[in-house]
Amino acid sequence: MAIMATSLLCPDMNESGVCSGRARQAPAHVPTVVLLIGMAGSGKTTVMQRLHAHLHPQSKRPYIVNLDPAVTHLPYTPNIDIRDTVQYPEVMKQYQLGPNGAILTSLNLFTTKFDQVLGLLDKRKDSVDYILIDTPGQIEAFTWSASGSIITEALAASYPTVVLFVVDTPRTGNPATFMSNMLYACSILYRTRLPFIVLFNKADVLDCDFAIDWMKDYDAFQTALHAMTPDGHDPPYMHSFVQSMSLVLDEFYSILSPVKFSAVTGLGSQELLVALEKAKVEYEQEYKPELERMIAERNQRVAGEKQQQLSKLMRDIKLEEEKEGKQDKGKGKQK
Ligand SMILES: Nc1nc2c(ncn2[C@@H]2O[C@H](COP(=O)(O)OP(=O)(O)OP(=O)(O)O)[C@@H](O)[C@H]2O)c(=O)[nH]1
Repeated sequence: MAIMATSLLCPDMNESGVCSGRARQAPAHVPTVVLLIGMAGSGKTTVMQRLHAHLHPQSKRPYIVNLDPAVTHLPYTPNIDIRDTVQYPEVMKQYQLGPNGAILTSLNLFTTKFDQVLGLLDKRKDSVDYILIDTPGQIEAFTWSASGSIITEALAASYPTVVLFVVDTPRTGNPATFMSNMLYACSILYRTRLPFIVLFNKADVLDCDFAIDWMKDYDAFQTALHAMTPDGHDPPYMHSFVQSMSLVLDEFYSILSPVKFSAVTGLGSQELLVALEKAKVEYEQEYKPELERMIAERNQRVAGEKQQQLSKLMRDIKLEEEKEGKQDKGKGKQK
């Protein structure tokens, strides 16, 4: 009976109950990539510092990548830093760009070398548990740029990847601001389709229970919204617009994991690690199979296109040969 029970875990078990082959090997160690995304000043860098400090005593090893070329001071030492490769002030000068354009161009330049970053991560993947990626404060430079997509997709194709969307809780107390923040989160989720955690940061300044309540209870949000904009004070289209938006977002909230956090006090650090583990499982069960299906579909399409091109080439060669044969016959008759 004991052997029967274990054989479920070990499909390669022999008659003497000895487990052989691939099932005996421990599952490969794979670090989780955490992409920290959030509005300027939401606390990404401080969250990174807190996570770093929280992981070390638990013997969980982080590996930090800084993708913000414009940051002047970091309270930690990143393992990979975009600033070592691209000089942001030089990019501004050389390409005559403003601050945002220079961030985008720096990111584009860095992306051309991202295969080297992947190479470094590959070398370190067995000895780290989390790969933490800090992104530029100008959120759109990462979330709406081609380089941001390339970096995200390259990471998500190799590692379980999670988006950690950092929200400045004290600045989201107004229902309209809250909804704008959530719409932004929704657009990032739509683009990346990755497991998504909403981190309500700065909970030491303002408790985020109200926001979690708005996410869980449609009526609570409507009441807050109504209290802020009593009927008759808004243009007529506004009420129905906000109503439809809240309905759309209501569906979206069900797939989000909110975490109450303070990068300053450390509140919610353990809850964040639990949420990250859950997101990793979600990646393995939902994102990865979908990714593999897409890759298989693309390979099939490419193979089909190659076959079509080959058939066309063979047809052309045959036609050419037939044409040459006819010309030879014609010449023979003339003689
Ligand atoms: N009270 C409080 N302040 C915080 C917390 N997290 C960050 N801050 C403060 O918020 C400010 C911005 O924090 P940063 O970590 O620089 O924010 P960021 O998102 O990296 O900023 P950018 O790089 O400009 O996008 C700093 O003054 C931090 O000290 C928090 O949990 N509580």
